[in-house]
Amino acid sequence: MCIIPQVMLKSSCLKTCSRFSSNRVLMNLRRSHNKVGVLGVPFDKGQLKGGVGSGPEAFRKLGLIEELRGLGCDVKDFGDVRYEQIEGLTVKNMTALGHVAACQKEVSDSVVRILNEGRMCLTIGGDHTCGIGTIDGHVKAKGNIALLWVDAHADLNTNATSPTGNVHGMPVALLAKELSDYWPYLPGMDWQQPRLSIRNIAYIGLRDIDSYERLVIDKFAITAFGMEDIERYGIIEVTNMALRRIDPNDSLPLHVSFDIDSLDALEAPCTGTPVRGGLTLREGIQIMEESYRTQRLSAVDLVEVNPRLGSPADVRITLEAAKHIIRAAVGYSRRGHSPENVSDLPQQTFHNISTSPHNSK
Ligand SMILES: NC(=[NH2+])NCCC[C@H](N)C(=O)O
Ligand SMILES: [Mn+2]
Ligand SMILES: [Mn+2]
Repeated sequence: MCIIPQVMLKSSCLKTCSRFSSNRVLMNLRRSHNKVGVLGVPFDKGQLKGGVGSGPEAFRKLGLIEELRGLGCDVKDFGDVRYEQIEGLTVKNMTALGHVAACQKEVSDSVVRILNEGRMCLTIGGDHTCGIGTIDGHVKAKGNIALLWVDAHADLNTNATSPTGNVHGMPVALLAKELSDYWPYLPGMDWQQPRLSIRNIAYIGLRDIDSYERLVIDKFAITAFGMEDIERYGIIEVTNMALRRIDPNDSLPLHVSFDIDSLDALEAPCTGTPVRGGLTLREGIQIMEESYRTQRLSAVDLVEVNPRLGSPADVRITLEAAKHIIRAAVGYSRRGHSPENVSDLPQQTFHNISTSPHNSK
């Protein structure tokens, strides 16, 4: 983004007080008026470490909802998903299927409800198993969608290829149409049909991929940008290449499923499967800013924050990092935003500052 031409353009349209130098510029972007529905998914059964289920609570305590309102969003809090485990569901090398099936069905139904109210759906995890429900709901509500999966991991295992049996490493394989033949019958999961085509899915941030996941990425030519691609092209170019690949006509609702472990473990230490050498917070924010810029960002997941891992300082760093990502997802600009209504400003101080129509969005 080049700032200079805008500054020049704006300075000529602003009337300034005498103290202000002639090129003093007030940022003039309008605050976002996004309608957002927030859904908590305190789900931790997709992996083995306790604590990731208290993610939603930690974000609420941090004041996330108030923060989003403060940014000008019309926020409706849909609370945390509840479910009752289905007893007796077992599939080989797939942990806690009775929890996954019951919870993700509720997640999917809630996402449909939120999107049908005309709100962007912000889902706070929970582990990345949540992506099964959020993306299923998104497709059910909107038809075909484009999916950016921002993650250190591909989460593309089936129960046959998974080295762990943990379902948080499987959601993309459950969602992709082309991979449906690689699954056995999954009891309790009849509500979930693989509806997403691989050509509408792209990864950003990969750096810890299991061997069978690599095989599938290559075999199906899945759009996958690893850290080396970000080093080579830069994050803005990578994000836009990904968006062009998954939605060449700029027409599909966009879903960004953001695993906090996509960020470097120094930027977001409190997560169950941290991997060094990852995205900076700035790069994470840029992915969201580019996604928001499409004007089609319709659902965002923020998952895998585990507030019970690490020191209190680590927890704070991780939650704050996630909060910056979320702010970008609802349209917060690091350039700042001018006040809602200039006529409400103290008259003597600001009486002759007018907003310019050139930079409102
Ligand atoms: N959402 C995550 N953090 N996934 C990590 C997955 C790790 C590993 N690939 C597995 O399948 O178990
Ligand atoms: Mn993940
Ligand atoms: Mn991950």
